[in-house]
Amino acid sequence: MRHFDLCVIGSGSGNSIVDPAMDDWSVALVEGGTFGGTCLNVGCIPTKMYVYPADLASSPAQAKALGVDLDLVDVRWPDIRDRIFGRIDHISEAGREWRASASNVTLFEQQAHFVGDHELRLEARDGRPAQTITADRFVLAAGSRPVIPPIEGLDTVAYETSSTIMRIPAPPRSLAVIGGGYIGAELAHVFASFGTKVTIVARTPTMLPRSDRQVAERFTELLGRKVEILTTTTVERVRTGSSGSGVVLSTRSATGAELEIEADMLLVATGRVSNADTLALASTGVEVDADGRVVVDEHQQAGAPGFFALGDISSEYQLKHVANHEARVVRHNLLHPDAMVAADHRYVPHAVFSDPQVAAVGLTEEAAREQGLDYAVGIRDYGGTAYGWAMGDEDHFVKVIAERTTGRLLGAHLVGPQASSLVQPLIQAMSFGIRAHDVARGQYWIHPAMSEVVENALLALPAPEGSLDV
Ligand SMILES: Cc1cc2nc3c(=O)[nH]c(=O)nc-3n(C[C@H](O)[C@H](O)[C@H](O)COP(=O)(O)OP(=O)(O)OC[C@H]3O[C@@H](n4cnc5c(N)ncnc54)[C@H](O)[C@@H]3O)c2cc1C
Ligand SMILES: NC(=O)c1ccc[n+]([C@@H]2O[C@H](COP(=O)([O-])OP(=O)(O)OC[C@H]3O[C@@H](n4cnc5c(N)ncnc54)[C@H](O)[C@@H]3O)[C@@H](O)[C@H]2O)c1
Repeated sequence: MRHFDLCVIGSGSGNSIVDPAMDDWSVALVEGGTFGGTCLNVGCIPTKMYVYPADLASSPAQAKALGVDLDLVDVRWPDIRDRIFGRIDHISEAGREWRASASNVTLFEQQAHFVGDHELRLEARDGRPAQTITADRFVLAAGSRPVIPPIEGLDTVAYETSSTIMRIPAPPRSLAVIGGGYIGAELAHVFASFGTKVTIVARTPTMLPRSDRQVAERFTELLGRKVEILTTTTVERVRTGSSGSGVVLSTRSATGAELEIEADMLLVATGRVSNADTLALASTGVEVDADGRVVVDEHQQAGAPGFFALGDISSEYQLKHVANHEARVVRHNLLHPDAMVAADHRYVPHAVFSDPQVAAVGLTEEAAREQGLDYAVGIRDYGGTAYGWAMGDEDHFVKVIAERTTGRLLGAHLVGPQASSLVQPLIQAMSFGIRAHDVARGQYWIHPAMSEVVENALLALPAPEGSLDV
């Protein structure tokens, strides 16, 4: 049985654990799927590479209002798809070859599960024999997978998930989406912009239900201009269309109204679940919580000696920047067991790359209220700034929430163009403890840049007593 100093399971964020400082360690890297994991192959990167052309394809409607008449002549899906995967597949393969060529790293391209305390069984695959390896330390970085909800008939129809839909041969004429979360929001924008008739069925009163309510409501209204969105509606049954292809969704709204939705294609986007269950962790002493996630402490240690976990397998956030941060923490703690550092999950931001974009960090107004905080809100429209006038913007806003007495920023919520970038100074301010008034007044804001909407939202908060308006 081969023994290693370190075994990393999962080549997504787990791949970055392997460090030149470990050159004298023997390392096993185990990957049961495509090298590089979710973000690279089926997640953040290909979705955003679709979103950018989708933004371009949507631009004629915006341009028209400004006096510029553009025609969308064609969307060449095969060219878009092949540009994306021509790049990504090459990066995945090059990364795989580079990692496999390291003299101290053995890459096992096999599915794995534990059969003992520090014993990992690698399943036979494509001529690779089954074998068992042991290691002193394990990093569990096996990520998550799409949840397939127990909807009647779903197992009898053809459906796509985010793992498959980006490689289809051609966009469908119509697409039904179950789920009003991040994936539903982003891929609905992509397909609708490319000419597909999209219908989203969301069981919640708005899309993006974990967002600040004002943002979620505005987002639902705006995306609803190009996509049909059925909110507070559940899918009760699914069946194949009468012609033998496509799907029919039987839905019921909160008021009891029943509606059948027919579409050429179905996308299931109802969340992702940790892959911890695939690792049979019972024999290791690693604990798994009620949601199926590996339980970790502040050092990303997973309970049993020598075990660490990072990313979607253990994180409630399921975001790549969180997985990357945790990977850096785990790498440090493996190398410095006597001087471990804690992961910082205080101000985890997120962005949704849809139409419009949404970005946020910190508390929603609802959470601030529930926590009984004495807070103030500053909201400003993009349309109230010079750049907003240039864009003719009437729809989007920035909302900041601060503790009334101290000016400490509690949260920021943006819905509109470039929200994913505009939010960054607010993340920075919260992370470094800079008060709202100081962020606004303590630096120049370029005029007349779009970022002035952030400055204006901060200035809409009450100024702390004694502060100078300069
Ligand atoms: C469509 C989509 C879009 C997204 N967009 C964004 C975004 O814009 N921004 C953002 O921050 N996040 C985004 N995410 C989330 C982000 O992709 C994940 O949070 C991140 O990739 C998780 O990284 P990870 O290293 O934890 O897991 P992964 O990258 O999933 O790596 C886990 C690896 O482990 C392997 N594995 C699993 N089980 C086993 C086993 N038993 N044996 C061997 N190998 C195994 C898997 O094959 C996989 O390669 C998106 C996700 C999706 C699905
Ligand atoms: N831009 C980004 O950062 C980005 C983009 C895509 C995905 N992601 C990550 O991937 C994760 C998964 O994305 P997602 O959109 O699948 O999940 P999600 O959790 O964002 O949304 C899932 C939605 O499906 C709904 N749902 C759950 N079960 C349902 C059922 N049985 N019937 C109808 N609706 C149901 C939920 O109410 C929720 O609104 C996200 O949570 C996020 O962490 C991030």
